[in-house]
Amino acid sequence: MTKKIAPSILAADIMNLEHDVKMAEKAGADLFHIDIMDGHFVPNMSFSPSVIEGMKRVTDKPLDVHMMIDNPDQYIKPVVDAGADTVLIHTESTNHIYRSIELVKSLGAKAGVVVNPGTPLENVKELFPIIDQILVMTVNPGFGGQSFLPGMLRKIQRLDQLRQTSAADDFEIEVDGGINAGTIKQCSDAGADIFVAGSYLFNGESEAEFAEKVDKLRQSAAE
Ligand SMILES: O=C(CO)[C@@H](O)[C@H](O)COP(=O)(O)O
Repeated sequence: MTKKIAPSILAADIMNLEHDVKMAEKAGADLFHIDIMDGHFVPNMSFSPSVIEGMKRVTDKPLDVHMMIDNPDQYIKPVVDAGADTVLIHTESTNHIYRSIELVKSLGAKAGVVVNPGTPLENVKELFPIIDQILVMTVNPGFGGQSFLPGMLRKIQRLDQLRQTSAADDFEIEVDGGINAGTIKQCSDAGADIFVAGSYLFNGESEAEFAEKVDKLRQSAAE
């Protein structure tokens, strides 16, 4: 599968979001990752659907929306209406993940399931036939700038093996948290396809340096 770079706007300069989005687009970002946090499911708060709506006005790149909230079903329609192309739901946030994924699909968006570091892959195997992406968290969710959890590499590998041996193998493996030029290669070698990067990319450097970092990520993922 094609390797894709997804800048996480959690680390962008919120007062200059349009500038940062254009910079990332120019640098070759394949899609944008938008974190929705409610202060309950994770101990932090972030964006709401209005940010998705704003992003949609300034970029044509796909918007990958990561729901870190309790009662996700309540907000699936608002985020799809706001312009989410993919909606990613944590399996730990609902008793009825299958239903949540079906709801996303019924609204015409792509659907993904997210697994926290402590959640076994067993919990998502039954979803393979109906999902477009599985996001393996490589940090505990809620904050940018955390260190990559190396123990997750084995999980990515196992997921890739399960995908290869499954009849329903038509989904991408995404990783999120602590991704940089070193960890991206490890994740790519383990079988990941989509790489979310926040603090590694958005740290106030020039546009040229930002573009160099995107190139570096892409090269490391391909090596
Ligand atoms: O979902 C999250 C954090 O929970 C992420 O999307 C972060 O935005 C990733 O940030 P870095 O680890 O790359 O700084």
